[in-house]
Amino acid sequence: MRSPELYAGLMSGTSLDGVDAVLLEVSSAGPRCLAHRHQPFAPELAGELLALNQRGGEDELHRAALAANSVADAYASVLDELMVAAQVSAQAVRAAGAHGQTVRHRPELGFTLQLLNAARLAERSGIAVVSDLRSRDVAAGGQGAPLVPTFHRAVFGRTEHDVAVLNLGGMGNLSLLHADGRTLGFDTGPGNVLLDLWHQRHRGGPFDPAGAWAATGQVDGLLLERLSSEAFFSLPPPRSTGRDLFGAAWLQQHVRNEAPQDVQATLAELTAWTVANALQTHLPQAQELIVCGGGAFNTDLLGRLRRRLPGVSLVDSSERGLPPMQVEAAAFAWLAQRFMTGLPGNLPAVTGARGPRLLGALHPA
Ligand SMILES: Nc1ncnc2c1ncn2[C@@H]1O[C@H](COP(=O)(O)OP(=O)(O)OP(=O)(O)O)[C@@H](O)[C@H]1O
Ligand SMILES: CC(=O)N[C@H]1[C@@H]2OC[C@@H](O2)[C@@H](O)[C@@H]1O[C@H](C)C(=O)O
Repeated sequence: MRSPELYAGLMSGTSLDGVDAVLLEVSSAGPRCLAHRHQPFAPELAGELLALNQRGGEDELHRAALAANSVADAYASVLDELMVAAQVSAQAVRAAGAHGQTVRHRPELGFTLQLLNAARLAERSGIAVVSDLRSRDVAAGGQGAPLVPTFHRAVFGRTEHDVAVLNLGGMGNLSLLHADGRTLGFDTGPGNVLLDLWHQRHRGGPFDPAGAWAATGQVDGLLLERLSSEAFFSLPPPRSTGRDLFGAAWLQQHVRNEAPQDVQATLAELTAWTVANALQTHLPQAQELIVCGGGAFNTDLLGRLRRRLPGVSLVDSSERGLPPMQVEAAAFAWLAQRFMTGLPGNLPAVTGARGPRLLGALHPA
């Protein structure tokens, strides 16, 4: 048996809620999460990252460089807290897989951009940092996303039956884990991002807790029809998306003068429809859908999904060994392990890349 190794994973996703950090033990028995910490972004940094997600701001290069420093500092801070909580020294960790903050995702133009000054993070933490984990896949003609399906296979895959895994973050993505070993996956579209934006605009606060406000509204059939006619939803995989498409401008184009709570209900229904539609098209025989990401706490959204998928049991990822907010960060620790051991991180069947590739760039400790 290979001796166990420790890796850290650092993830800040499209919802801009902050950074999740996990400490992952990787051994021949598989990956095991030893500790988890979350730190929210300071509101000024979250605001600046959101602004940098939108085109047309002033002096973007300068601001992006400073934001990349601040992201590194935020990552270093939560990493410090994680190491103290786990009582582990920097020397004991072989590497940290650090995602950075996606501010542009344009694989069709040959780039995807995650802000993170990885050199600064390595310098501050004393831990080797594997970063920029998407660019090589894009360079090889792939989408650069989603990358988590191989990790989902490692922790949630079964040989007795097919399993689907749904990440409901800012965006949504599905992994299809066939019992015969085939792994597929793609982005479904907006997860929580539009719900968050609409809630922030009308109610304040970062998100709609448990979807309670959405539950007070009525789905507007005409609005749902307009939203669901978006071409992205009928694209065949490989496909990925981000705030580049599903942001405030997209929402504004579709909403007319519906009551705010009805818009919220309709946005929740849209997310449920995209997921149910994708699952019924690509894995109609699935009986189990494991849910992770912050959307796993949105009771209203899960109810809508259940109603659209009557034969499918929805299972919180914690019932399968990994709590919803730890899955993505654990995936990036696992991707760091793949890099450090010279193994490819992407799945060409998922991203559309020309072949398997070593993903990431190394900043030694
Ligand atoms: N208690 C809750 N009730 C409702 N929604 C919640 C709750 N907790 C978290 N969320 C939702 O989950 C989101 C954060 O999820 P998560 O951290 O998984 O997304 P992310 O990793 O930033 O995005 P992505 O997976 O697209 O990169 C919040 O923005 C919010 O919409
Ligand atoms: C470009 C980018 O940051 N994409 C994210 C985003 O958040 C969810 C979805 O869109 C997914 O494609 C991806 O993240 C996960 C971790 C992935 O690569 O699998």
